[in-house]
Amino acid sequence: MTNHIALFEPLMPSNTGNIARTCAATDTVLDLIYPLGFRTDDKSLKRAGLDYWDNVNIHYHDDLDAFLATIPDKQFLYLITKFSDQVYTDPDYSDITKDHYFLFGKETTGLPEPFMRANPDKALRIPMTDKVRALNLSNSAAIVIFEALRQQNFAGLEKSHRYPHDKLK
Ligand SMILES: C[S@@+](CC[C@H](N)C(=O)[O-])C[C@H]1O[C@@H](n2cnc3c(N)ncnc32)[C@H](O)[C@@H]1O
Repeated sequence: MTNHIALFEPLMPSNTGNIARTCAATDTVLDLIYPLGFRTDDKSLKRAGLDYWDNVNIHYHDDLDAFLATIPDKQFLYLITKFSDQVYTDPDYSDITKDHYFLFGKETTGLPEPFMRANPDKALRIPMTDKVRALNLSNSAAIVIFEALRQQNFAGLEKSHRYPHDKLK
């Protein structure tokens, strides 16, 4: 089983760097769909991802169709968008024999409207008030991937760890 965070045409290096760090922490594959709004040697991207960029399994895709063609079973594709009436905690992500793909939109315009209209059943919203236009992209990715991981009983992750200078043990 692999979880994937897919970013459609991400613009801001700091968001992608933060998400890369989350991917490294959770053994999640990062799918980046071109065009990107930054170069992958961008300093702010590396800074946000700190030293973790090289520990992330990153797949690059020429466009949305090329990314979609890599998904073996579209049942496990989820479009993360505020426009849905379904909530991101509703689906069952617990089948750890399957790959789960969480697709996020670009910071300015989200996911392409025709693509969303063709796939309303796959769309999921993170509940929020109407005081903001949207959540930050990297926060959205962290919220959704940790719900999937929670349902998967954090498979493959350390629920505890011994540190040389432990502040609790
Ligand atoms: C800054 S938002 C883009 C907002 C954009 N105006 C739009 O039409 O979606 C970037 C991405 O974060 C995710 N996102 C932000 N807030 C969300 C929410 N409340 N529910 C689901 N996804 C959200 C979506 O994937 C979105 O495409």
